[in-house]
Amino acid sequence: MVVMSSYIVRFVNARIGYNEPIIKEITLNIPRPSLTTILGPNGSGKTTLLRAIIKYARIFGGYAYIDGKSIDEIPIRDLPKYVSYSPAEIYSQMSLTVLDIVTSSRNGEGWINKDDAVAVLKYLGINNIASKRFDELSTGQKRLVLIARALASKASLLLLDEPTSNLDLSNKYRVILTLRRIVNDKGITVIATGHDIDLALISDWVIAIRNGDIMAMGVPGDIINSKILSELYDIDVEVLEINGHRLIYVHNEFMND
Ligand SMILES: Nc1ncnc2c1ncn2[C@@H]1O[C@H](COP(=O)(O)OP(=O)(O)OP(=O)(O)O)[C@@H](O)[C@H]1O
Repeated sequence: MVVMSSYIVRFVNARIGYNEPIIKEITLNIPRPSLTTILGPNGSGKTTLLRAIIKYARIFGGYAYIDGKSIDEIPIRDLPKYVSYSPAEIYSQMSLTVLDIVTSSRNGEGWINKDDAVAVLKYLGINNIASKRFDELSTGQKRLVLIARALASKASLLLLDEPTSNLDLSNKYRVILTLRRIVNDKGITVIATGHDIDLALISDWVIAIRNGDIMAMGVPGDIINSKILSELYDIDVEVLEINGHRLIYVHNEFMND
């Protein structure tokens, strides 16, 4: 049964893991459309949470829904109709081009066709690298290609694992602003994991996860503060507000506090 909901993803008392549960009984809602960021220390369960949505991680108990439909009831072959997942890295051992990478993914009807792939590359302003070898691109270019691949699936939910990791400041902002733009333009939901407070600040919804448990969830203004970040990362973080912008400062013994 499909229950229409203003949430694209819901977990209710869900326990998630692989051979055994890693994520405790979590209950969370992800609004649609939204740019949602999942923050948390290494190993806290961010990737596992994304993998539960694509049925790669196992749900041991509780309930999980995409688009109001129980994930249990969605056969794996139908998942591309709902969701596109992009891992943190993809390693292409063959000489695949950017266009090959984008068309090597499935949408709800089959493989992504070349016209759709080219249209998305143009939309993201990277059509000039369509015939370049993927494995010869910079990390920043690779990240944009993975976003293009997800977007070309036409799914209304894109799961991006660590889309801003290992990027310089300018490339990181290019990715962050691209994600913000695609959510605004297309009315889709992007759920991104990572360690990027700047991405969280520009998001609509932030989920802070620690030791497989939800520590806090809400709009960035309620989550990106000294108390929550200090507890989340177990260090003395101060969030300063300057000209309406939040800046992160970590107290330490080598700087004059
Ligand atoms: N395929 C797997 N089988 C069993 N355990 C796994 C598997 N993948 C991850 N884990 C374990 O699940 C826990 C959570 O890992 P996960 O990758 O979800 O964390 P994360 O928050 O995404 O971490 P990071 O920020 O380092 O990427 C870790 O203890 C990890 O060792």
